[in-house]
Amino acid sequence: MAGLNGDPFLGIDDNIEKLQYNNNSKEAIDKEGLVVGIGEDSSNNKNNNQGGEKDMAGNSIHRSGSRPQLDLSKAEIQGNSEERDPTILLPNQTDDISHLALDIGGSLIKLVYFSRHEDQSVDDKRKKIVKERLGISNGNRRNFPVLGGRLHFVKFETSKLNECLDFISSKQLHRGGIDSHHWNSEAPANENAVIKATGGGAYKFADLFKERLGVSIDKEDEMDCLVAGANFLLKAIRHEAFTHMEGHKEFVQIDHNDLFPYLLVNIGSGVSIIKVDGDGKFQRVSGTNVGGGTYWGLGRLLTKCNNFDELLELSQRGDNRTIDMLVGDIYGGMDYSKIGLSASTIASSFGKAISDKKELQDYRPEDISLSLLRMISYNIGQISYLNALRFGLKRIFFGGFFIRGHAYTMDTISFAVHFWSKGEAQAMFLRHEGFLGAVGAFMSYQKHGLDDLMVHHLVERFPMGAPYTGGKIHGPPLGDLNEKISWMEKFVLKGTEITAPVPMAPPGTTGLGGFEVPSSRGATLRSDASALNVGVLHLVPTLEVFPLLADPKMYEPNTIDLSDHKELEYWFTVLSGHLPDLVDKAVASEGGTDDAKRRGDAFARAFSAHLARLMEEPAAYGKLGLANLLELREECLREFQFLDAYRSIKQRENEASLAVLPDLLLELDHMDEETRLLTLIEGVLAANIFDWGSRACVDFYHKGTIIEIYRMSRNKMQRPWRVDDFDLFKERMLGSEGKKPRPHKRALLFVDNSGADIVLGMLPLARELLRRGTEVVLVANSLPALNDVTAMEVPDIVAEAAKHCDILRRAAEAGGLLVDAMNNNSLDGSRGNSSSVPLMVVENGCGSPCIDLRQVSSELAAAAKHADLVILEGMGRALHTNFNARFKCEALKLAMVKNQRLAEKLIKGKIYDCVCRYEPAT
Ligand SMILES: CC(C)(COP(=O)(O)O)[C@@H](O)C(=O)NCCC(=O)O
Ligand SMILES: [Mn+2]
Repeated sequence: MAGLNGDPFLGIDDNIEKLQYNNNSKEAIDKEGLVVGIGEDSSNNKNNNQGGEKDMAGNSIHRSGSRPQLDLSKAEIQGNSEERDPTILLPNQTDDISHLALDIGGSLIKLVYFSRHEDQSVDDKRKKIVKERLGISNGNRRNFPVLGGRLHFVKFETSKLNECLDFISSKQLHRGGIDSHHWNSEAPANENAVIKATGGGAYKFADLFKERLGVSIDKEDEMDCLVAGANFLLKAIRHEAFTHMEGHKEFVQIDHNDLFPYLLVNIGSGVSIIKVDGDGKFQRVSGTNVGGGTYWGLGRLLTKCNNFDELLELSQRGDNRTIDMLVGDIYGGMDYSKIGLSASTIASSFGKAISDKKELQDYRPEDISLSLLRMISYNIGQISYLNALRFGLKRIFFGGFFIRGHAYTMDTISFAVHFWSKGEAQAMFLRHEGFLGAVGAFMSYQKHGLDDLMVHHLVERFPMGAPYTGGKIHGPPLGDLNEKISWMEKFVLKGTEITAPVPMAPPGTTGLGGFEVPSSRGATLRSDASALNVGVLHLVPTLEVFPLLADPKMYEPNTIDLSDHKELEYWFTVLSGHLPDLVDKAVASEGGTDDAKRRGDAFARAFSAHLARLMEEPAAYGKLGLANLLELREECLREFQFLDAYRSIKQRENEASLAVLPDLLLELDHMDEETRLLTLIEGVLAANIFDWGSRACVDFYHKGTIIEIYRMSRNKMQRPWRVDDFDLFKERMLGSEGKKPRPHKRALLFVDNSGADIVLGMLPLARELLRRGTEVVLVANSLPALNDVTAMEVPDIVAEAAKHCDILRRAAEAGGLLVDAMNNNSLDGSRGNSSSVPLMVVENGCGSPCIDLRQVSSELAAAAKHADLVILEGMGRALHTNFNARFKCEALKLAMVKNQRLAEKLIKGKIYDCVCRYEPAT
């Protein structure tokens, strides 16, 4: 069996027919998916997070509960099953226990509500042993009553209060706030139900709430809430604050220790100006009665517009010079240069209307709206600056729903602050601008632990429909898939006005003179446009910052920054190109049923809508990098309940690769140490070609078998690789001039793809480390992403591999991986040898092909504590993210570059070039 002619893999040709990748096998996969779909209990099929699935060996396996999904087990139809939309009872669904807080303003009602997940993580035997080994005790975790839940943000026009009440009632949001001081979600709604609310409407509509919903309103002070909300958002959300100058949006990293003092300007119907000195420490120093209500009220009278957004939309097409009196109008077209005023400066808002012999109907509503908007925005900017000056403050944060993410409004305010402060003060805006008060009211529920949450505990997601409310599109959909799909269908009917909703003022709208006319993008503006900038906040208190990052503050996961429009366009095209194929796979993975097709369609539309939206405004969801786009795609699949689109492909590739593993191990064992190390690294790089996320690779799979592709890939492994630090790594591992270096104590191996990648690449490398006395922790995804292997799948792969290898078996036993197999699979019939160093598996806390090391699982953070070597493998984890990351310990980054453009950009190379980057500890 040993390799001939130096080809260590010649012996594995026998398996070729088992491993065929061609159109027939694709069909087989599809068919297999269909059989799985019909054969499986629907609860298993749909609900991958619960226990009860069977692995390839028929063992019962448990899924990680890090981000639970819908639990359909024991679902039954309530009442008449013939009904068109019968109610389905989900007895095991513990999701969506809700708590609600409101800010009822003069124009808008803002809702913040919380839906809770029970902690469903399965404490199986393996996990327990790993925890023991890693020294994780549950006692270390802080007790968060708000555990694993989500914060949703919704708004209604105050004039549509009834819609808002319907919404609350339909989602039973009032049932959670039983007791204003405690979270008590178990108790049924009762007479004493209370919800927290702020704003004038909390007083005005209290009786209506009691009458319609049976709840009392617990009124919270408006200023307290605004400040508490702003402080929370500024501390807890990474990309909350941004500047907006001349059409350019830039996120500002706020240092938590350097947040105070600042000036908070909340522009609602009126304007409050607050000096904030700390948590709960503030003073309302000024305000103005000329605010959002003024714009809307005057605007409605003057233009006959029906709503605020329509008025704003009009301004997009306006030219205020027809109404405003400019310096040039007074000075015969000349500048008044002596005092620094250009001819185009507004001398008097609406001033031209005095002298013109025109009536209201002679002015275009567009021009009126723009003139009004500029008048009010400049005025607010100026008053804010004067107050900042009064207290020596440099930072002014503007909030309130007057702004609505409207580029031109922000530019105008920024211009005023910049102009009057001569660049000394900075206007900043908040992504959750309208929700400060509501968030603050929410924070006033005691003991929910929210104030203890840190940036790394929050993950923001942008599910379809999240912020939409009112009218026919009534949302946001919670966990109900059907509701989501029908929402999506309505969404599509609405067409492009929804898919690209936010107006973008092109650069130069205000300019230094501040008087250019905004260019019209009216067609893309819709009523609640700005709300799309806000997603759903997932609260995951178990996430931690990866402790081995050399400088977490400087760490930026993304290598590719998509604020470069060319780059964004390229990846937009690539990901759009992948869609049809991905939908096919996803639908097949769910049995190809009509339901799956409908979901597939909804997924494709939803993801395309996100892409279109981000093309329009790349910073809409916060700072955008390639990793965010790739994760968005996975999240979007999960939203439409495609929990593992590549399931059968992964299984097939695992089986095929496991079949040839014994031969590979045998051949490796016949090599000397140095050849073996090189062969192992080559093996990892070569096997990384099995990547279903790369167009080029997928095209390959139709042309050959796994082994042919693997062999081809191996043959390309001619050193030097494009990035080649192998000699350095070898020296660290084997020493030089006869000196044997000490082995690593513990290595974290971030594994990537299923099949050959893990089985023929990373596992043999892990085995080598184990053989040298290094503890090995395989770090795998918590949730599926493309064909990446998950932490839940790895133990079974290891168990299979261990059947043929003593080193792996003993280490896996020591690491608690062979819980089921422990008694049967021993090669020599003996029990596990506890003297072996352990092989362990931990989940990384994410479900993406990339990894953001600012937010990893607590398991991984614990495992990292004693690690002195990190190996990152694959394009997603080692190139798209973390290529530039620096670690406190040694790091090895291994990947094959399977994209031509990335190869050119990153390593000045070409597609299929390899990266082996070794970095000593910093
Ligand atoms: C999604 C991926 C990062 C996965 O690569 P991996 O981490 O598995 O090596 C990669 O396949 C990728 O960047 N694909 C998109 C580009 C393309 O089709 O070439
Ligand atoms: Mn991958």
